[in-house]
Amino acid sequence: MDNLTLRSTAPDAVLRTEPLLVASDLTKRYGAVRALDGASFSCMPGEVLALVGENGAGKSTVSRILAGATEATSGGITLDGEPFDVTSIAEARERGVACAFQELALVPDWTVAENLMLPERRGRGMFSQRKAREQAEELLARLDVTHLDPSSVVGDLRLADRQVIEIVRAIAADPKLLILDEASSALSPTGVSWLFARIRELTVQGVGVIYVSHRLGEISEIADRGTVLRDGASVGEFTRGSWSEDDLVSQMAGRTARRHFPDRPDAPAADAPLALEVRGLRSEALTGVDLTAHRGEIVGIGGLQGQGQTELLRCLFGATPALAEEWTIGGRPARHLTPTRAVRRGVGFVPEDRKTEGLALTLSVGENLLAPWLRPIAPGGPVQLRRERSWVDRVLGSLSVRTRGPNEAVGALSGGNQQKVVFGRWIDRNRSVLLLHDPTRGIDVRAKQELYAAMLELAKSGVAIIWFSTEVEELVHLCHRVAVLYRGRVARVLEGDQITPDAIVGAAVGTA
Ligand SMILES: Nc1ncnc2c1ncn2[C@@H]1O[C@H](COP(=O)(O)OP(=O)(O)OP(=O)(O)O)[C@@H](O)[C@H]1O
Repeated sequence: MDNLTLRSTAPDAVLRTEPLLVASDLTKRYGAVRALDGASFSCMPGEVLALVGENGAGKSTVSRILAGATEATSGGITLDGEPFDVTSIAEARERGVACAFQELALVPDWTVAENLMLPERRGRGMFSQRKAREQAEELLARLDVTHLDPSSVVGDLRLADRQVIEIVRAIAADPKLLILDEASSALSPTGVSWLFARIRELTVQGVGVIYVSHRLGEISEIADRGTVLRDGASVGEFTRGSWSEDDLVSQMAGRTARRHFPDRPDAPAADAPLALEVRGLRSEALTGVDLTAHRGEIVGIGGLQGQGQTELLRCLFGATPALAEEWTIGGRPARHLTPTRAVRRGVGFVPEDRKTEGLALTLSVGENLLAPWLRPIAPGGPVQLRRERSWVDRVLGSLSVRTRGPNEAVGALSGGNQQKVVFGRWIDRNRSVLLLHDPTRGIDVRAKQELYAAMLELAKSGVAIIWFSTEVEELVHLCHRVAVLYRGRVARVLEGDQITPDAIVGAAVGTA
């Protein structure tokens, strides 16, 4: 790479002469796909190096190579000056590299303790549940995770908590180099503060951190330096305080591009009919939610983590059982709601976790887009896919999904592009209500704007959008109303100019 620079820009306190990691001209091919095409970067001990780039730029491929999950096709890596060409995750850990993966590598049926002790378990004789529990308890306390029980089954945890476990597991390996691949994508601001405190503890001990994220605010706060990847190649570098968001976004896109929120959409007509109304909605986590959404209205769900946001969206889609005093969709009672019935009644849903709930990873992009619309029996996927080809192409185009085409397995797409597929299935599908759980999770800065535009377009066409975002700014800029949840009920409803970050946070902690 002509723009490879190995200058050290780490803070003085941790400045050493020798880089911890040097990656030179890495390439990775998957058949005809060039996932990496000349990626070069270095990381000093005690340094936080950000890797940024658009969806599909190659960031996760870099992470997977360094973590030993896959091998580079060509190129060189050294760790502490020694060649680093590991062939397994276990070997990478032995050499001092651990990764919290974007697509979590936890076993859902196992407890927190079992998952945390999993890497220790291999080839080391009998496994003691009691010991694992004790060790997990100790580890969680040491890393200041006070809200998780080691005996909880991981599959029952919220995505944010599963991400915390994935991070804890990587830190527990005591690495020299820690890779955090979109590890914060489901974390709330409190979760991110927790993560940054852990990163700072590690870097003062000389641990190098590679931080992959689309949240540029986080990068500005935590990264000492960064490398920009575009189409698998490193195309630029930046150092703390020396970059602007617009420059970075342009570098990632390879052309002038800006990050900005659209203007808040005009409020729907005063006589717009109710798309959804619920009174006294109760479930395990909800203690009596009242909520309405009119056709064309964008209603945000605010609140701190764990106040019932996830469950509310799931209940409204019939994915989690709930009871209500009154519940209508399009003015008609919503009885015995199941996801299939909800789809039939004009409701669409983007769930929290695309990997476990949203996608069939071995099926094609086209089949995944058409999943809610495929009939269980004949005519079958391929036939319908041919018939719906123009809709599929339109959706892929409007969201700029980076794919080789509708027949590619969705599992071969980068994380952000998979997320776009989950969203895309509801475009132009005659929905009356769309329920979106953090729809921009893992989506790059430019693609977020395409998604915002798609949401506004849907609202303009009369769809009521009810959604939750871990990024408060998104709710501030894109909602007509925000219902802030606190302890399983709506604590406050903010409208129009009342919707500010302070008002949302104030209501979220129960003070406003
Ligand atoms: N197993 C695979 N088979 C085929 N292509 C793949 C595979 N894994 C990744 N790719 C391709 O490699 C490219 C880089 O993907 P990668 O996941 O590294 O991107 P990324 O920068 O992490 O994106 P995101 O921000 O969306 O997570 C993409 O075009 C992707 O489709």
